[in-house]
Amino acid sequence: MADKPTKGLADVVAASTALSDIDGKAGRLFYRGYDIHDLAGRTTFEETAHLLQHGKLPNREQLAAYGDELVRGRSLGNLVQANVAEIAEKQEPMEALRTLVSLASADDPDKDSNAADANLRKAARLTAQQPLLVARYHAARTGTEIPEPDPELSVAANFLLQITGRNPSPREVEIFDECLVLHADHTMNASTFAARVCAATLSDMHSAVVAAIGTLKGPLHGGANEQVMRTLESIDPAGVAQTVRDKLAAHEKIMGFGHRVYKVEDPRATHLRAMSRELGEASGDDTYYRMSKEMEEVVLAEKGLFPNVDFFAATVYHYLGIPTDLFTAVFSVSRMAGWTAHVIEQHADNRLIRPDSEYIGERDQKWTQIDER
Ligand SMILES: CC(=O)SCCNC(=O)CCNC(=O)[C@H](O)C(C)(C)COP(=O)(O)OP(=O)(O)OC[C@H]1O[C@@H](n2cnc3c(N)ncnc32)[C@H](O)[C@@H]1OP(=O)(O)O
Ligand SMILES: O=C([O-])CC(=O)C(=O)O
Repeated sequence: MADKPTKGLADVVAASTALSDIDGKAGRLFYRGYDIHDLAGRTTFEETAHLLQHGKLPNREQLAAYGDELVRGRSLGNLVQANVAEIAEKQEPMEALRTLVSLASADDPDKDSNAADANLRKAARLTAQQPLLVARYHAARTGTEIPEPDPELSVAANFLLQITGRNPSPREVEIFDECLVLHADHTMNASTFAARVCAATLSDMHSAVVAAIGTLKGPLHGGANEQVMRTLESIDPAGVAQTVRDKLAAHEKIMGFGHRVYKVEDPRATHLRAMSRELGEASGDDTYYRMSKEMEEVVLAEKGLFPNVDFFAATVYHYLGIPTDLFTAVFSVSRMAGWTAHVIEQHADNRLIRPDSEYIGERDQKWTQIDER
């Protein structure tokens, strides 16, 4: 007979990884041994994706080669182009991305191979395509043309340009780039676990990423950043504390708070809080930042919970001019670097992931004819 399960697999070690590490009690996060506080604001998203996928921070030559690979990867296949308009009409952003990445696999020259070199090429292509898919989807639903990706611009700069239709300021690009770095990987989070379960059947990288996108979408995971903004938009700025208390009294969850692993401040929230404040002040209306600060104080006092990565990311994206319903899609643009690196790692040392379950149903049932049931 199987043991009792740990609900939600809390504290269960499900895989070995050299990609990221968290100390939840100390509030520390490392990508391949580098402290997130050392990477954030100093390392670009491109360098971070290289670190995760190739195992080391790139030197100038390696970064140039990887950058070229990303630039070459910034194109969408025929199936995506032919279907994006109808998809944009009928599907919400995360549903659409799930579909579009699946369609993109059809045009990937390496789709049938899980070999290490093919996986590295697919990882770069998926990382290059994801921001383009979001922008193409957004353009299709708004009936606008997106500016062609500029090979001279970074992933962050191109994305902001394509989504907002205006040239972002250098500081906005720095801030958004840092957001991408902060969201790139996070040990055995739900979407990464989903990707690894899929990859462990020796399925392909695109299938694993589609599983991950569907998993990130939920409001208990990546979907929380959109819900944070919706909460802020629905609250009277003068009634923040009371609204939070009422929600807690009604046993409602406050989106953007709590974390399975961090029991102290999420180290990424420290950076995102500062960015939200800076952008709020620069915008001339920092109401949402101030409301967020008040929510943070009340939730900590009432429940002892800290904001997670999704909480201040919401207002940062808002101040950068990103539409609220694209927030989780933005998360996927960054986490693509981590998901693909985890698939590479899983395929490199694979065993089928197949845990056990505890049976809690009826036993010794007697079968009867259909007319007798
Ligand atoms: C990128 C990311 O995925 S970060 C997480 C994004 N998700 C969110 O922000 C959604 C809100 N947060 C949550 O739902 C949870 O904190 C999770 C899903 C992140 C972690 O969940 P778990 O580790 O399973 O904790 P669980 O949901 O069991 O909560 C434990 C207790 O804290 C409470 N709690 C946890 N988070 C919250 C919250 N945001 N608001 C109010 N209460 C909360 C629970 O109600 C529960 O209380 P109880 O013991 O009195 O029943
Ligand atoms: O790790 C988790 O459970 C959730 C997650 O993806 C993150 O915090 O970035």
